[in-house]
Amino acid sequence: MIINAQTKLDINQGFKVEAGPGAGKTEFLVNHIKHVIQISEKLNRTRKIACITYTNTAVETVLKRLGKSVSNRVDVSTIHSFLYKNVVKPYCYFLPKEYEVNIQKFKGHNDPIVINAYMRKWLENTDLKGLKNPNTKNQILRMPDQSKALQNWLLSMKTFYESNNIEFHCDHNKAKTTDPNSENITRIRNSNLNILQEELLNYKKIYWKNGHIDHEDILFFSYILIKKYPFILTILRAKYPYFFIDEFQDTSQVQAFIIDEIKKEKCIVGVIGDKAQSIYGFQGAQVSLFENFKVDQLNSHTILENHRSTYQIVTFLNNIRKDINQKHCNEEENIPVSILVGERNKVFLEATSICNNELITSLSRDNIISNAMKNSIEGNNLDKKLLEKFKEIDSSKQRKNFIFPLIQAVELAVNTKYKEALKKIEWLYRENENPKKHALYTLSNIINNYSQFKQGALMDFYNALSDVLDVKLPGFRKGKIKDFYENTMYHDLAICVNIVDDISSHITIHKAKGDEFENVLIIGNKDTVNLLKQPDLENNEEQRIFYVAMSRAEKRLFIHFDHLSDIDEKSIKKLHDVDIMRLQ
Ligand SMILES: Nc1ncnc2c1ncn2[C@@H]1O[C@H](COP(=O)(O)OP(=O)(O)OP(=O)(O)O)[C@@H](O)[C@H]1O
Repeated sequence: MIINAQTKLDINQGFKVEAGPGAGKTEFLVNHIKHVIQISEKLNRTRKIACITYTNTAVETVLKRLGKSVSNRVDVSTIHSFLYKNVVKPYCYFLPKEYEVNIQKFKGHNDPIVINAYMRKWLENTDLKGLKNPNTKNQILRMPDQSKALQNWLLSMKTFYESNNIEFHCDHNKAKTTDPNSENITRIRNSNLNILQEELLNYKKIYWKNGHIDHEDILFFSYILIKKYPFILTILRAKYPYFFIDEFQDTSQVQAFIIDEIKKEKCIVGVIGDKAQSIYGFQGAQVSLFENFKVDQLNSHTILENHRSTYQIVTFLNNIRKDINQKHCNEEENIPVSILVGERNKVFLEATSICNNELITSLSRDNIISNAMKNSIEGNNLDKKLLEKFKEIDSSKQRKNFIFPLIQAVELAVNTKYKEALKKIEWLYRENENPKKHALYTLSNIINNYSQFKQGALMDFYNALSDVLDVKLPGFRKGKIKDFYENTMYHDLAICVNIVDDISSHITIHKAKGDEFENVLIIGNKDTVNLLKQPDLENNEEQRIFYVAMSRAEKRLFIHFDHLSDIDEKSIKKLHDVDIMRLQ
């Protein structure tokens, strides 16, 4: 059935809602929860709705949208926090003795870590005669590169569930390290890793004995406890008559097993997801689990709307995707999607200029690129020099001390960071009687005049300030300071301020999941080119990652390539109506 975020579903039925990006899945979830709270007779002070989201940020978003008045009727949490609170913590006394868990030291769960001393202890105390050159036990213990490669492998550890059996597995591709000086790569052989894999439970026990529990351990222990003590499920169902799970496409096998068990009796389970946005394969997520989640035909729904992006972005996304054809709902001005080819810094500055100095969020495939992006933009000499020149040229300390924070405040405010913006101005008025009131008055007046100075010179900004500030800033005589104010564009200085203040954000695509940004610059690679030429979202996770990235854009979408061959350009143009610009 085709629905939208406002559709009121039968609260006594489980459901599966599938929808593309920006469809309002979170909106639907929040509305459905409110609807259940309003009319359900199954809820009371102790019986609540369980709402499972994928990240802590998503937890906050849902809680915020639900509002304070109803949030005490719902437990919104990640699957790990939910299982910790409801399964592992209350029943840890039932964990089999063989796991050697030190329950007295049990204090929550953390990100996985590798403690070198524990790793060495494990190697030393385990019979690993089968390990062969070049990775014998002694070699790993003695050679720092081998130890590092093993640490990287251990850090990739995940629970692995198959045919009613749960184990820990590590990713063999991660068992390597690169020497930063020589670029030499040290790896541990797969045959040796297979031997080490057999001993992982003993490795884990060292951590458990010392009270170190990570997120994967929570899944492992939950599985063990639920399997051995099914009464835990009965208690869970009694406590949570409704169970709603967002982003179900990124569910792992163990999570799906637990949800399936809960669903078997008297519990209403609803799942929401988008298989084209499944991007956590490396963490064990399997898109097939969403596809195989069975509900009656009548309870299977699709949302076809896209409330986030402009017509042109939605059309662009529709050309990539075969299973759902989204309808755009955002009536904002339409701006073509642009492909910018050239050196990254230049592309970023060009995109910033096209956006009239609005915030651009760059999205990169991995941390190395997003950090490089950050460093190269922040380290861009031209920009920094302009800022330094401003500080050096303006000999009036008072004027300088006002102009710079006020540009910061304006840029923060236009990027909707009002609280931070007000803080900057409050500092300027710290000696006054009511700094907050002064700051609010000043900021709202400057923003009212934004259109007058945003395309003008720094002098226009100065003039706009003179009308609204509670203090009188020094004026100008003829000379280099006045020339600088007249010949420097507000917009150029504001870019530097943004960059120095890190308002501009450069993040990885995985970090951006579930979020949205007005202007997006994708740092593309060959997978991005392939996605644009021959989309295959169903079978290619790398392509899905870039699809997620592109679908974060509300107003403007830019895609950057270092190079783009003429043949690729032709193929892309065949499928998409995009502007392609090559920067010299
Ligand atoms: N019915 C609606 N009317 C107007 N705006 C809406 C509606 N539903 C959602 N929105 C807005 O559209 C944007 C996208 O909504 P939401 O984040 O819920 O989508 P989503 O399906 O969870 O997206 P994604 O899967 O891409 O993260 C948000 O800014 C939200 O406020």
